[in-house]
Amino acid sequence: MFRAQLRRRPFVYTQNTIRLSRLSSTSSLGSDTPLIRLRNATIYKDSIDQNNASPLFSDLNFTLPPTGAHWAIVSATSSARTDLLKVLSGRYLCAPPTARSYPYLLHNNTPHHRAIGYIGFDAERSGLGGTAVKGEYLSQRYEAHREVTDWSLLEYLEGNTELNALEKPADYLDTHMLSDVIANLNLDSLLHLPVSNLSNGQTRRARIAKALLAKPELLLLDGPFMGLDPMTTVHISSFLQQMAEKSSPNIILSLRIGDDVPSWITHVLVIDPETNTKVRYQGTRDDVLKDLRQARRDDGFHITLRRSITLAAARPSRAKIRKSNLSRDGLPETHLPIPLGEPLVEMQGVKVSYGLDNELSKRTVLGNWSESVNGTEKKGLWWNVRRGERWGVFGPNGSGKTTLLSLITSDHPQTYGLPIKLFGRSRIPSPGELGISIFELQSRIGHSSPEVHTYFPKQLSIRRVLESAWADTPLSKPRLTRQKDIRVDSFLRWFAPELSPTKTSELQVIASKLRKSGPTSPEVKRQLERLNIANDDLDWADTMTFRDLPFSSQRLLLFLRALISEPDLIILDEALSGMDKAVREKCLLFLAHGEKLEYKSGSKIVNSVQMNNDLINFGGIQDSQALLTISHSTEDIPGCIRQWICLPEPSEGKPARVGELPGPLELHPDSWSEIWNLASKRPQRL
Ligand SMILES: Nc1ncnc2c1ncn2[C@@H]1O[C@H](COP(=O)(O)OP(=O)(O)OP(=O)(O)O)[C@@H](O)[C@H]1O
Repeated sequence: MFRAQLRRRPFVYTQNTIRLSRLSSTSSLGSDTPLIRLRNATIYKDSIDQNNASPLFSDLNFTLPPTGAHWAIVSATSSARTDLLKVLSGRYLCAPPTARSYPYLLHNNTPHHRAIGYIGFDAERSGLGGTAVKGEYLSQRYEAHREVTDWSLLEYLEGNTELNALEKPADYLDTHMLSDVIANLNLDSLLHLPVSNLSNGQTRRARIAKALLAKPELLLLDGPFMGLDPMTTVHISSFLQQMAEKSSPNIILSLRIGDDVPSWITHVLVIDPETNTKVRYQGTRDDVLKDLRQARRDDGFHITLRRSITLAAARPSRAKIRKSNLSRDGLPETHLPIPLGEPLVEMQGVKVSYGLDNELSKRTVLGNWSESVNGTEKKGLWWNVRRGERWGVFGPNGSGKTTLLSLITSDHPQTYGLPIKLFGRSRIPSPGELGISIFELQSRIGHSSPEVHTYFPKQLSIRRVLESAWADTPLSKPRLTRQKDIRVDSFLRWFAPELSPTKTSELQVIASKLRKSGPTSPEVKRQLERLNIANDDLDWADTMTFRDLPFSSQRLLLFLRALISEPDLIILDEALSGMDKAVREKCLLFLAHGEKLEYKSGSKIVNSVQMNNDLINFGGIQDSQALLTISHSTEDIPGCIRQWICLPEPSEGKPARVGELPGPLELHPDSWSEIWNLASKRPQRL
């Protein structure tokens, strides 16, 4: 929707490799010689000066044999997982240096560029949000025009990309393996496409293929299932299992707390959620489960961890372990009715195709079907979004979800020519009716997605990012009022523990006073009212920039930007992916209730200080608004989602399926199978 000018970036393959010459050696080598050995290792990020630098990890002990152990690393924060994988790949400074060694690799004299591959899937790691972003502006992704440097997927896999000067594929490209990997990762039909046109999930599959083709001894996959649809996740997991069981290559996965640990994973390492610098549990799956039982901890982290490590068949149903009738975002088991308003989006026979001028390259990616509309069979997608509706948009990777939303945000050039009405009007004028302008659309839609994240100007201050919700483009001057300033302050204050450098907020100070004086008191109320006038506790938001924030907080800020102006339509396209669990849950609670409710001690939902004192600036999503969400992960889906649409594979020729949820998805887990039509497909177990 906005066109930030960016320096052109080639599609980058982020594989970190280690240099064996720098690794220390061990004397005893045998068939069980470890691939990696860490003994009482302390790791520092960039300075080994033990007096000044605090270690990234301390007391690390880990041994990876050359065969037979398949590890998953689990943590509460994404940065801890990534850092630990990087430690295993030879990055960062180790004290003492001999505490980290790679005996097997040295013994076998593996060429250094193939020893250990690391591939990350969060935007933080790839720099591209896992999305192959093309060119200087967002809508360029959807254009048919192809430049000479828009490498095809096949060229990319073969390493035939001249911009990547250091890549020399010919010496190790194994053509047999190439066709094997292409078939197993279901990439055949995409080989001729420019990598920049691939969808999120397709890009992930391509990057796994690329990493395997480098034939590393060990492949470190950082969040490999993020953004993959349930069927592809199962397929890729079993493919990785085959590779891991042959130790060709050995594979270590990192997973978010709450992700199912695949059944073929034999060993689990859990990073301590409190310090993020130590290992809390490690060993075989059974050993870790035993340790967890002995620890008898009943906090959210431990409950979730036990569930994800327990094999799916032995897991108690969520309904059995649920203690509350409320969802994690504080919504009741059955949705309360919302009065529906006029349609905000009307699609009347939408069909998106590319390469129409060439029969060979012609490709329809959305609406390649006919469906019954009021009893008449009609072509393309017919779909309305009304005020008050909360839609979940689902479908396999590459089925056109992001394309669908880009038609609404008008980032897609074909928006102009297709039968689409946005807020009752077309994009182009017709006799007697003005078209809707891009600026009006901007002001009526709040949008957060990995693509918005990629193109967002990183130099803006934290405050300015939020204020830009009232501007025509992120870089133009926002239209502010006193009320809007107060709204920005209240958002910043609510999320100061996640955004500010001190990780605290003035509200916490006031809340702690409340504990002494009771739920309401004139003194507390006075202090809260003062916050509406003074904002000296928020100076950090003017000095820190978007760039200064870690990935999870950048995502958080863009999520808040999508809500802050209370637009008619909120679009959250994978907006919470890559956020740490606690931040994500706070966001979902905020979306549902604004400043009314908060988590106490990380899990219990209670009334907030503002609620008790009747001083709410933002009360969550309103009945007059509509919401569209895309996510493949049930944890990221807001409890308020009521309607769903599931797009088919473009080649299926079947229409999109739609349905309603009786209540929050978390409290109705069977609805997930219904959305994905899993009953009619093979059992979905990781
Ligand atoms: N310019 C283009 N030319 C040809 N095909 C394109 C172009 N842009 C996108 N596509 C194709 O359109 C299809 C839909 O992509 P889209 O990103 O909308 O999928 P998605 O459902 O959001 O997938 P994911 O879940 O992986 O994010 C993909 O197969 C993609 O390769």
